[in-house]
This record gives sequence, structure tokens and C-alpha cells, in this order.
Amino acid sequence: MAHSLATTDNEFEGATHAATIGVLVFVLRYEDLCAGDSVALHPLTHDGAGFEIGRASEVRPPAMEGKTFLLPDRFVSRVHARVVRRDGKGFLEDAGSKLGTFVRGERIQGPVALADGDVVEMGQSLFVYRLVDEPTAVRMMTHRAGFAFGPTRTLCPEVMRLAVDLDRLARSDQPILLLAETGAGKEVAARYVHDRSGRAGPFVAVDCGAIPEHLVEGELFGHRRGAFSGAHEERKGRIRSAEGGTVFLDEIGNLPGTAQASLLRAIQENEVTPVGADRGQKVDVRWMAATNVDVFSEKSGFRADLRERLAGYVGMLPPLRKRREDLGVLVAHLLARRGVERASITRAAARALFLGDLPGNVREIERSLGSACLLMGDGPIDLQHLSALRARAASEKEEPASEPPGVEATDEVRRNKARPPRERIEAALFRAKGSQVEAARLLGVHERQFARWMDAYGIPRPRKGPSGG
Ligand SMILES: Nc1ncnc2c1ncn2[C@@H]1O[C@H](COP(=O)(O)OP(=O)(O)OP(=O)(O)O)[C@@H](O)[C@H]1O
Repeated sequence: MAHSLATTDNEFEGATHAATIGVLVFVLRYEDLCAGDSVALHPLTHDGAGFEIGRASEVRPPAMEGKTFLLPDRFVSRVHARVVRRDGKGFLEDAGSKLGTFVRGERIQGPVALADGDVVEMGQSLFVYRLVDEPTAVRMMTHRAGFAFGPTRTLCPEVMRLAVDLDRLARSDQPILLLAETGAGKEVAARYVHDRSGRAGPFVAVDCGAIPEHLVEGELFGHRRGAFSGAHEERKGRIRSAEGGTVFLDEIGNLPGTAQASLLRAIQENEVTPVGADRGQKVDVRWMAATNVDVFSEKSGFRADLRERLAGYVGMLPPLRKRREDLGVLVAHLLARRGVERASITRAAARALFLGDLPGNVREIERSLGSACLLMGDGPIDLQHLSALRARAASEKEEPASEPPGVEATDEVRRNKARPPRERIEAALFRAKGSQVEAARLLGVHERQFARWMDAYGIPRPRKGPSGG
């Protein structure tokens, strides 16, 4: 299989391939969030394929040299870990490093089989392991530093696939429906299509969920002068404002039923009838829509005929928690957009920010970094600078949490307050997204006891704030 990894994109089109090739992606270093130097490492194409990861002797961009991926991370040992494929599976093994190798938040002892989406930490560096099929591995190798997508790049196989599809569809007039959670980048994807569409008209985004129900039709289709009291001027409406361009109907799943019927007519006829008018007016627009509501379920109350009209192509943008390999380029991009040229983050804050569920997706990272950059001063971003995460952790604490495997309080810990191994403490902190209070609760001990253990192992303590973590 190694030999068939060609460097063209289309070689394997149409064939079906099992996702069996492991690709470890270097995502970011906590010490330099602005670097944006994420890169996909050698794919594990066949048994015996593998490489080492170690510290670069001088400061320079991370790069593969021979069979070693060299990182400018002073917390990484000269030879830190090895990745190898055996019996069709990717294994990670610590090579006797000083500070250890962590998979899913736990320090590994022997070789560990990696699973799709696994987060790996070494020193102050973060990696993500992805399992892909052969064409995708080819694509990732062709675009090791990421595939151009919107204002940044993507190293996520699913987003690369989406970007390729959108590229191909861009010049057609096929309607496109994007499904994604809030803040995942639906508008970014819609603009990506518009920018490649060759359409000279504008890109007009309408947040269908934000318009009061009684105003929706006027907002979309416009109105005639005198159509209702207060309509002193004729109004074009958003759809006609996009003439020659693209209408992007965001949060379409929240469009009220009456407006759904009018919109269906507009899409079918390419014609809109302003409120108060007796005749429709032709429009030339590209229709795009997005939703985080499952409009394919009957329960959503969304009209099936409208859905069919909009769904010329249905694209899914994965939530950020399923594409953490993109965190490096996204973070660098978001910081550059704010004019930040240097930023670092403590390990506890990085774990809290990057390894949680990220329900607000890219927007959540954007907001958190935005305020953290104003608060951090000259030091690294620390837990105390991540106010939204702290607030959420505090509210989640109210609800009973299920105990994670390997972290739960053992009787021994509870009775004797015996100091658990370092990796257990770190795993608890990881599960608790960096909150000391929550990690202590997971281990069933008082926060002060937990803090003493952290000190004993030299684990840096976040400064205290309202959530105690
Ligand atoms: N691939 C990306 N590259 C750069 N920035 C991105 C990317 N994806 C999202 N963002 C940024 O994250 C923020 C949220 O993105 P966007 O508005 O596209 O999300 P959305 O899914 O449309 O959100 P909502 O559900 O709230 O409408 C924006 O500031 C956007 O610039």
C-alpha cells in the first residue's frame, strides 16, 4: 500500500476504501499559539511504517528529518516517542522521555493502540491521530500543512472532502444546504462557495432565526410602499439585494411555517413577491442555506418540499470537537485577526480550552481567545483568563457528573489520602478541563489535599478565581 500513495488528488476517485491508514497530525505548541505550523506527519500505510518524535536542537519550524519529526519544544526529550504500525494498527510508545507521553489525558506506560480522534500530548505540544482511507491519506500528504478553506486551511479529512465538493459545485447553480452546529463555520463555508462561484453580485447572509416572525416576509421579500402601516418607503428585501450573487439563509430550520411556504415558491420560480405587491419579480440568485436543526426529521416541523429544494447538495461541517486537528491553524488565524503576534498558554488552560466539548465550536474559541488576549498581559493565557469556560464548568458542577474510567476515587485514595500516581492526577485535571476543584471532586478528596499532591509533583497550579479551578 505504501507504494500506491501517489501525490495526485484524483487517483482513487470513485473507489471505496476502508479507513485504515493512521495519520498523526501535529496541531500546536502551547508556547507559540501564533505559529500556525500544524502539519500532517507520515501516514502509517503498512506494517512497519513509523517514525520518532523528538526535540529539535535549534529553534526552527517543526519538520520531519529522515525518520524523526523534530519539534522546537524544550519540554520534549531528544527522542521522546515512537509511532509505528503493527497488525494494521497504529501504536504510540514513549521512548523513555523525561516528562512522559499522554494519550486521552493519561500518561502511557507501554505501547498504546491509537484510535481515530485520539489527542496526544508530549511536552507542550498537541497532536491528533486520525484514521483515514487511502485517497484521503493521499490528499493529506499533498496538503501536509492543510488544504485551503476559507480564510485559513484545514487538516481535517472531512472538511477537506467538503471543500473539494464545494469547489466542484461552486460554479453551478445547485442549491447547497450545510448542516453544522452553531459556530462551526457555516457562513465561512457559504462564503467559500460564493467566492468561487464567479457571481458578480453580493453575498447576502440572512439569519432566519433572528428575525421576529411577523417581520420575516418583509425582511426576505421586501415590501411595497404603504403595504402596511409604517411602510413609508418601498423596500427591496434581502433576496433581491443579493441579485446576481448568493443568498445565504442561515438557521433556516428556525424559519416560521408561513415564510417557508413563500420561500418555497421563491426558490421554485426564482421569483419573489414583495409584501403588498400583486405580481412577483424575477431574481437571479444562488440559494444556500444552513441549519443546526435536524430538518430531515419530521419532528423539526420543517417542510419536506422546501428541504428537497434546498438540498441540491447537503454538506456536513463537523463540530470542532471532532476536528481538533484544525485547532492550530484556527487559533493562529483568530489571533492574527486580532493583531496578536505572540501568545502562549499554560497546559491547564490549553486542556480546558482545546480539549473540552467545545459546544460553541470555532466561535467559542474565538470569544475565549478574544477576552484572554486582553487579560493575559505579558504572561501566558491561564485558566483565570478563560472566564466563559470557568462559568460553564461552575454550572456543570451543579449537575451530577458521571465518573470517568480510571479517574474515579478509589477507596484507598479516599480512606488513606494516599498520593495517587502523577498520571492519575493529571488525568483528573484533564477530565475536569483544568478545574482543580472539579478534579479534586473526581478523586473524592478535598481541594487542599489535591493542591498538595499537585505541588508534590510540581504540576503548575492555576491561580485562583471564582470557580476555584
Ligand atoms: N474555517 C475557518 N477559518 C477561519 N475562521 C473560521 C473558520 N470557521 C469559523 N471561523 C470563524 O468562527 C466564527 C464563527 O463562524 P461562522 O459565523 O461561519 O459560524 P456559523 O456556523 O455560521 O455560526 P452560527 O451558527 O452562529 O451562524 C467566525 O468569526 C468565523 O470567522
